[in-house]
Amino acid sequence: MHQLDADGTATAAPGLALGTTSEGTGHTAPPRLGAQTPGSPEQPAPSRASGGHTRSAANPAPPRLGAQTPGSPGHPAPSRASGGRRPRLGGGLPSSQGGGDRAAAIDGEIVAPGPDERPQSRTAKGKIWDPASLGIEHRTTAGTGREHPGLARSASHETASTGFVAELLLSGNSKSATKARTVGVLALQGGVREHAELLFGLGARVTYVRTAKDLVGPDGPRVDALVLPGGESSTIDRLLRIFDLFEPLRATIASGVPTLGTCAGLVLLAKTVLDPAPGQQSLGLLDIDVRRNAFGSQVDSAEVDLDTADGPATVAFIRAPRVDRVGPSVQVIARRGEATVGVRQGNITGIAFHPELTGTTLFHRNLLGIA
Ligand SMILES: NC(=O)CC[C@H](N)C(=O)O
Repeated sequence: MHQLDADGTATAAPGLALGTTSEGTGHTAPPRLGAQTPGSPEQPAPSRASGGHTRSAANPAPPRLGAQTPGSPGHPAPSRASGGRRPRLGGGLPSSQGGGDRAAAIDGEIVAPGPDERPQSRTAKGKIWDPASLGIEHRTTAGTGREHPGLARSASHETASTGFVAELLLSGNSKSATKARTVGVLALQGGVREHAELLFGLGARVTYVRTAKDLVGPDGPRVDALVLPGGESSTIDRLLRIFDLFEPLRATIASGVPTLGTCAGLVLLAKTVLDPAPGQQSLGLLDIDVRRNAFGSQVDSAEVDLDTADGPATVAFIRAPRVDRVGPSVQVIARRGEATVGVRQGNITGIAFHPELTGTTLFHRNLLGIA
């Protein structure tokens, strides 16, 4: 079981995973906040980053690993939030990635999954994989008759975030890593849990970053790597400043801590946001200009196969940004059609899409140095 320290730190017993929803576990809710041509000539296009294939009726998707059957023994029925109509696809980790031999604690309850099961909660609130935290809606792709994998109806587009100081340590699968790396997942708003679970499956330790104290200790950074998740970049930006985390986060990434930003995380990392929300700031660490929501609104969400510089990847685009300018030291690692959707500059990788929602581990493995 897990223990709560005096300062509210929750520490998992070895081999056990502590899970929370992105909304936190009984903690005080935060204030609600209101919410060019890619590949310039001087930027060599990556040899393997090309195109992007969206699911269509003519090209139906193959069966996905990790697909779950709702209501089957050991698998939870879909939450009411997902409409209860379909298996949730794409969120699962193959058991070879470590999903099968761990236990999970949700809201203080430990549940030991079976060999091919993902950790899960007996509580409605505590399901681990919760796309609702991203404001992701459940829908059917127009014309294809195929529902978007991993997309679930959400009543709220702004869930998540807690104002409490806490550290959640997930002790990774020791089989899959010789020395567990500690990855800080920025946990102010958005799809936090999905990254945590993927990283856990890869053998990483995961710490949720909500304050500067979570990020930096007296001896420097407390994390070996960072993930800035998707969500709503303007909201995350405001929360970063409200919680005095903006500058510490910027300094930590600037110091060279390997960082992966997905979707809103990419927007946060950008030097310039071409269409910011009123007052929106960014960390300015990636020499790129981004345009938010460049692929349309929520209803235009799509699962796409990309051939990236890091390898083939099936990913989800959800209100995704596009990179409209890359600086001279920025490598393009992924394109969707003509649009630049993945970049790398030194230790910083920014991707416009969500690999964590489709169980694609490529970019997280790269972050951990095990790709
Ligand atoms: N899925 C996402 O992270 C969406 C990002 C959102 N469009 C933003 O500007 O932050």
